Amino acid sequence: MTLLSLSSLKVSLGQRPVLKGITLDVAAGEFIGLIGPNGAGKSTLLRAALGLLRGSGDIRIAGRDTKAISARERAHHIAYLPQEREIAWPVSVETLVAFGRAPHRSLGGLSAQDIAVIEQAIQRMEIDEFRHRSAIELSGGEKARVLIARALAQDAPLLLADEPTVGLDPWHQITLMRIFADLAREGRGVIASMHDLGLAARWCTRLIMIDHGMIVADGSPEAVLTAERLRQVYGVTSFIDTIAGGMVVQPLDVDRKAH
Ligand SMILES: Nc1ncnc2c1ncn2[C@@H]1O[C@H](COP(=O)(O)OP(=O)(O)OP(=O)(O)O)[C@@H](O)[C@H]1O
Repeated sequence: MTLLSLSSLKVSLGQRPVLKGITLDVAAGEFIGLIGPNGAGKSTLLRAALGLLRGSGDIRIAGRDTKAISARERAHHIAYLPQEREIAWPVSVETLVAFGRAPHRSLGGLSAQDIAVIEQAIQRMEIDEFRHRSAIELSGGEKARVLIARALAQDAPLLLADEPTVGLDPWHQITLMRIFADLAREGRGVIASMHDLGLAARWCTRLIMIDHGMIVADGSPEAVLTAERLRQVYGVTSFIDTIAGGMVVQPLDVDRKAH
């Protein structure tokens, strides 16, 4: 099933063309790593797909034109983790995660289903031990995990996550990759913008590389992450190998001749 379909999507910010004709389909079961250099247009692509930015082209969510879908209904289809990790309200962690249920709630309190989904998100992100603390006093990585839990509590078929591993220690980075891989295996879709090519190579089922607002590669990690492409697009030399369980990719040095 196609969860999201972008066709010839173009977006300009200010006078600057940022997305220059993006076409892609996201199917249930995919864990897509959206990769590319700083300023390539990754956040813009995620925000445009959510309907937060205007542009030209076609955006379909579960086969329906986004213009015909209300914001509330869209939130039933797509959960979003923004790049900003700022938490403005001094509410408890548990309350903040419960905000993820907002699109599902009518007047009245949390349903048994709401409580079960919130609890699962809290357990999955391992934030149980600070669930009663104020969210604004947490460390950067703890805040990131709480905000991911809020997105998981939305319980949408598609999750768009903008640099979700930033600020997480190796344990929590890998745990998060496992959670996203599990969500995909459960039949959801995940698109995560990422700069850690090693994590992307190892855990994503598909990588989409963008550069200067265009898709320059789309396919399996093995197909996308070649040394030559990393040299051309990022201007780095890399170590690339395949071991049991997947690829190992480690950028080694800048290649000033390539950039
Ligand atoms: N409001 C804006 N007005 C003009 N240009 C903008 C605006 N917001 C972003 N841009 C530009 O759009 C381009 C793409 O930005 P975007 O945040 O989508 O990149 P990105 O791939 O997510 O980058 P990063 O990896 O650094 O987060 C950048 O060149 C950026 O400077």
